[in-house]
Amino acid sequence: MLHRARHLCGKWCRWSSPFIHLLTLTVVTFGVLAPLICHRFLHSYFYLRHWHLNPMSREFLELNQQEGQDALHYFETMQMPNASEASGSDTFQPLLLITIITVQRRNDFHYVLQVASHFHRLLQKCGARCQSHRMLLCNVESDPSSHQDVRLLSRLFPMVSRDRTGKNPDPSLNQFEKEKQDYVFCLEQSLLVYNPEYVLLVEDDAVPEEEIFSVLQHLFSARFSKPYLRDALYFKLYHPERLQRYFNPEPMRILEWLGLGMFLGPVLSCAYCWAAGRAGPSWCLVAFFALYSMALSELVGRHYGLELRRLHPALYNVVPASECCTPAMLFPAASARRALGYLRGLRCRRGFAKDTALYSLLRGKGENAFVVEPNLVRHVGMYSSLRLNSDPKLLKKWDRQWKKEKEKEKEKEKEKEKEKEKEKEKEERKEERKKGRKEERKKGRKEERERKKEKKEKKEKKERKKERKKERKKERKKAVSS
Ligand SMILES: CC(=O)N[C@H]1[C@@H](OP(=O)(O)OP(=O)(O)OC[C@H]2O[C@@H](n3ccc(=O)[nH]c3=O)[C@H](O)[C@@H]2O)O[C@H](CO)[C@H](O)[C@@H]1O
Repeated sequence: MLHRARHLCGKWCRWSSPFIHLLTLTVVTFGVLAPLICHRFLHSYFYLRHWHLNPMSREFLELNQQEGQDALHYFETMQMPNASEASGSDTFQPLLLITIITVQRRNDFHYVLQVASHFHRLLQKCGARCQSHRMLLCNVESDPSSHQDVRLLSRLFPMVSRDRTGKNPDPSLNQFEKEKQDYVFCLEQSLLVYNPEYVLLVEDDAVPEEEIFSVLQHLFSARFSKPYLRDALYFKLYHPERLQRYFNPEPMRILEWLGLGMFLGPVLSCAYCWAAGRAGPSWCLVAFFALYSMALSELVGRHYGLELRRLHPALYNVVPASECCTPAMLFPAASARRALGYLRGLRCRRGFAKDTALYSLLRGKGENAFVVEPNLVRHVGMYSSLRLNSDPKLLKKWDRQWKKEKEKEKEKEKEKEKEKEKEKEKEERKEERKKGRKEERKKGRKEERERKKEKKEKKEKKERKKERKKERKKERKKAVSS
């Protein structure tokens, strides 16, 4: 036995043994190379949060502030035609209407100017291919004239604002219902004013990527006509990087992960056999390299692998949408009308903002929606207009934390519903008791009335008896006297 163990150990621990090779490869990859290369990758498990998060967040804010200033300069130095000239004589139906929904935010970042300047520049670069695209500003600030950036942009772009159409929101609305109503307003106005084939509704902190129009063109001409995409309710052009991991399980992602392992497993094991001068790979070797590549892609970050798809529009993924966030949403006109109807019937609140509301329609109404990967816009708005955050960071929450919070919110909602049901039951019981008491009182009154009636009847009977007696007496007296 001892001899056999020593023999096995000798065989496995030789420098030339595959076991030692694979062990060394695993230790060097996951213990040395990947941590060294990826410690500054924001969306990697190897990211050193405690070292880098604060300085990187500060750097991002400074850079973004500068980009805001550049955007201001871009529009200030531009020869501005007036908005109607810029939009041309718009009697024709645009293929794509880009609507930017905006409120007044921190002045120093000029978020909406950043978004508008990028779209404007990219449209010009795209030239004749984007002739049938239009831009619209949707100002949902409660006091539209106080939105300074929009005042500057309105000289170049057509604009609608909530207040001017006489549909100013009710000030007692909760913030998330107001946000939804603003969204509904902008989508509705986009359809009314331009009647486009597609509406791209972007938030005022979603800066487009350079290739957005070439990818959209490819999607319009080659992909959206596919039967399974034709009736989609919406296409998301952005999903937060922190939620793009394989461990945020989505059926398509799991398939993609397995596919990656099944492709890289055989390829890497063949490469290993070739390098080590060995005969063809065994199943064990293929399985090892499949797991190795799957683990590496998850730990380095799926987000970085997705970036490779930017090489060509045809490589972009269009997969079923997942829940969070609406910085850039593409609606085909017919779907936009359906979404408007659905959204009007929902009421938003904390924990059920418009993104969750839209996602809830998929199951509730049997609709489909998709997300395009990688992202076609960048989210730059570190200061939210909806949630207070005085010290924003590039990574707000870990995945698990985000999920936990969502679960907590859902549990709270359930508890609230249970409490509501209990209260309803209590109320019902109270009502029943009240009704019972009322009926008892009614019955009591009836009995009282009957008792009184009986008493009265008895009294009357007695009196009648007395009278009869008196009469008989009188008659007897009469008889005696006669
Ligand atoms: C990057 C990201 O995850 N962003 C999401 C997050 O937004 P944020 O919390 O990042 O809020 P934000 O300031 O980016 O606002 C989102 C959008 O709502 C608009 N706005 C704001 C105030 C208002 O009264 N009316 C109004 O329409 C605003 O112009 C912007 O276009 O949560 C929202 C839902 O609550 C959406 O899902 C956003 O996509």
